Amino acid sequence: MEYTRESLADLIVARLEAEAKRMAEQWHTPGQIRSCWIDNLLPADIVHEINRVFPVPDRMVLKKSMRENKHVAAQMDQYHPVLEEIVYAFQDQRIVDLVAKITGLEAMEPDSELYAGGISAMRKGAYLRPHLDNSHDAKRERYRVLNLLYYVTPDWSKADGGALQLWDNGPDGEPRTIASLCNRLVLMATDKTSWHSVNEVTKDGVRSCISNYYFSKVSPEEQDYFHATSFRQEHGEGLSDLVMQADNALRTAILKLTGDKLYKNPHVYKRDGADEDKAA
Ligand SMILES: O=C(O)CCC(=O)C(=O)O
Ligand SMILES: [Fe+2]
Repeated sequence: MEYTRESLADLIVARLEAEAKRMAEQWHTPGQIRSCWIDNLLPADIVHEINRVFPVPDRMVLKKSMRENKHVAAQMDQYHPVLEEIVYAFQDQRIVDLVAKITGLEAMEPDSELYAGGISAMRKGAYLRPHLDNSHDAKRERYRVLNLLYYVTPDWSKADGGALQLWDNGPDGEPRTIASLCNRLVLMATDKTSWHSVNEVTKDGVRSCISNYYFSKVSPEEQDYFHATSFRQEHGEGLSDLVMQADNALRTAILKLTGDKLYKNPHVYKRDGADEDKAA
């Protein structure tokens, strides 16, 4: 059976419509990083097919430092077509509209160039330290306001690690843990206080995720702001936390001064024959 982005979006729309009210309530829970999730997003046979064709991590790009250890890919024409279809299904205008209704976020636009989205794989030992996502798109015209994270590894449980952690009281506080259960879609706000991480994968398996990001010209906060992706150590522990804070400040300062002239994010979907500068 061939799945297209439209047919996948049809199914997702139906599920979101059925749970929109509950999700909106969950999203607006006071005192928390705004977030909500929905389980059993797609029929089981489809999510299993997505998992079956998911590339092994070695066919993806390894990002490894004290900040993170994970494999990512945005060049979606390198992989099984259903993966490109599911990534772009989440960019269907009907889904953007439903997500806007659930979250109240205004003027959202999906990230068709996959500036930061695509697919990710985390195997045993992989992690993502607490961070704030980069505040803007490459041209610094729009805020990054929302992450849509869809997990597709069967039989994954909280005990396997690789859970999304939301640090409602900042990286010095205690995190709220959302297990990356198979067929779960998490929506989370990205703004200047939405610290999040992925705890270490402890299972001998691969935690696979389909990621999308929405941008908006409208600031999700009262004021305007700008920051590069900023990392911290859990609970602000150790020398590495100080190193990360200095590194965050430096990268934010450089980005503010130079925009994307000095450093261009290589993690984008490059189209055939596209002029990279124009596409960026
Ligand atoms: O994989 C996840 O659950 C979170 C990924 C993340 O933080 C991000 O892509 O910004
Ligand atoms: Fe993130």
